[in-house]
Amino acid sequence: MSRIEDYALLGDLQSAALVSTTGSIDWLCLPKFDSPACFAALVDTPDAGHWTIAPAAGGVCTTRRYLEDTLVLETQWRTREGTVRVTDFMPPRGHAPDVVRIVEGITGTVAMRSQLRLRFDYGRVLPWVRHHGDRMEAIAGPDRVRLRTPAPLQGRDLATGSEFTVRAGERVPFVLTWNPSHEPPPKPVDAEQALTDTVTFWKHWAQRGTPVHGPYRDAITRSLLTLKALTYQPTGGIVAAATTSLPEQIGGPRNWDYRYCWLRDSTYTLQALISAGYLDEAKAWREWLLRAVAGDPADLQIMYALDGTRRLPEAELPWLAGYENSKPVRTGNAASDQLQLDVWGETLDGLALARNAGLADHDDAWDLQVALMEHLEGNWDQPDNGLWEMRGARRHFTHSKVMAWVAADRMATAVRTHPDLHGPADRWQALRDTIHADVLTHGYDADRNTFTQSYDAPALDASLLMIPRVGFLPPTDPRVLGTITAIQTGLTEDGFVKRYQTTDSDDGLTGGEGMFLACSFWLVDALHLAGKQTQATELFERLLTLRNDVGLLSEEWDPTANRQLGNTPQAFSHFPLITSALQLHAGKGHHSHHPIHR
Ligand SMILES: OC[C@H]1O[C@H](O[C@H]2O[C@H](CO)[C@@H](O)[C@H](O)[C@H]2O)[C@H](O)[C@@H](O)[C@@H]1O
Repeated sequence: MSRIEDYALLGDLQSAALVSTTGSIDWLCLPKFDSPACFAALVDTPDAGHWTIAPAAGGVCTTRRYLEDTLVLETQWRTREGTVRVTDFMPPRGHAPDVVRIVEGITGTVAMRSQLRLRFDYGRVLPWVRHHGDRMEAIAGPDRVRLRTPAPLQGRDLATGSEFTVRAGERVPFVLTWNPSHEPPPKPVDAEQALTDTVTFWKHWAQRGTPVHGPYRDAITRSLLTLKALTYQPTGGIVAAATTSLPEQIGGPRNWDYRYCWLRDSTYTLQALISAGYLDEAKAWREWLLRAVAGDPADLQIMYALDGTRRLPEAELPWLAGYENSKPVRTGNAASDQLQLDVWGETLDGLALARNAGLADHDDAWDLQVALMEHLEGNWDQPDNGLWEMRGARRHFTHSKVMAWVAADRMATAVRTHPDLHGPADRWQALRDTIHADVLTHGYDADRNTFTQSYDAPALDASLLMIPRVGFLPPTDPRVLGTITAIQTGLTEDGFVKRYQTTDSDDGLTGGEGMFLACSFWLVDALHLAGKQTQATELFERLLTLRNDVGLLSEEWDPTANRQLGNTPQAFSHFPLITSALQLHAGKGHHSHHPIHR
């Protein structure tokens, strides 16, 4: 079974595929990120659907890389017969989604094998398959998939196989295309033209941002490309990750569906994209937000589907064994119904950042901000589920209150500094001061000199590392420094940071979890802001080593088994990589509502 870090990402800005180091596409949902998977081997066995192209002898590739600043993946095997390369990509979506794989002989003559096993609806539906010459067609229910290739195709063992040889200089294309089964099949793309267009698309996109220099250039660029690939172009929504149910502990039950748009994850993604000069994406996200949250601000959800759909019922898929037997595999996400008060603060912080980056507020955007703030004024003092979406009893999470302070602060400041933005600035400023005092009274433990996870309780929480970044207290305030030390002592393993101790925080779940990579980057930022550059740089550079061979990070890290855990690639890991790197490179920290100036 492949490890999580064995996967590389392909994407067409509407969905994504994961390709292993053995040349197998083990995850693909069509036509959208959150559609049922037609390859679900990732969370089961190959019987749940996959598409492998590799030397007939099989095995792990010798080398693998993305072609420069693109999402075009080159996987190469050196065999006893010669060297062969498979180039995989999904052309940015035209009429229909395609996966293109081009097999290229580099030296010698290599025997190759393709095995395509399509199983619609997350491995459950075996399609009708027909072969006609150079084409295979699979149909079931709403789905039709066609495969075209000059290589010979045969049906065998409820799959489509192809055995062929490739000589040095030869190129053998395979094009897989999905379309709704009730519509006529689309015109197939030309593999070579699609390759040229896809390379051009991604290179142009990478060049569009503010040029990145310095030692972290490649890491930043790869993370930016990954965030872009997690963006659903038709609406501007950004998914948290490309997968569902990759476990936070191998064999454990903490397996969640991340193929939705969290307001929190998206506003952080925005910080990274804006700081890197991608204002169009920020604009598109703001329009997505306005549409998604339109209506009564009391009904604001913490996450939505790609098109803004609100109901995301959580369900288990009992026919799937789970990644390395980590059950259950879930779709939907019950956290969508939770109260997470931090989201108001993150959203208003993100919109303040967009304003400070030069995206003027139009009337609808400002009206939304006022409505959100007014709702928060009446609700900030309620217990909630917190940013970690805890499934235990609601509590007064310190981070949620800090983010309520952020909301009031950004809104009062906006009215005071922009003559065309109107609102009760004095009232919001007074609320800001009330919340500040409340947090210092109930969320700070003077005996231990640390902020705590929730009011008047001892547990620690890594979200408190955000306190200096949002400007709640100066980065060298003794209470901030004390919190950093407490977290380094009580919440780290091998220097990496946990969100919280599952043993002392009632999160309503069984089992444990790994080191949360975003929190580890937040420690980098807190150290850097506090003037501890050497420690910050050392930790950041260790975090870079956790990326896989093609620069990707999942959500968490297991420091004992030295392997990635959780959904992948995870925006929540890639955006803090970018913001930490930009701050280290700039040699100064920044507040979350201002772009990082370089
Ligand atoms: O820890 C239990 C919760 O885990 C998931 O939430 C995490 O992922 C979200 C998306 O990246 C992120 O916004 C949140 O802060 C994380 O805690 C899961 O989505 C929840 O359903 C689950 O309760």
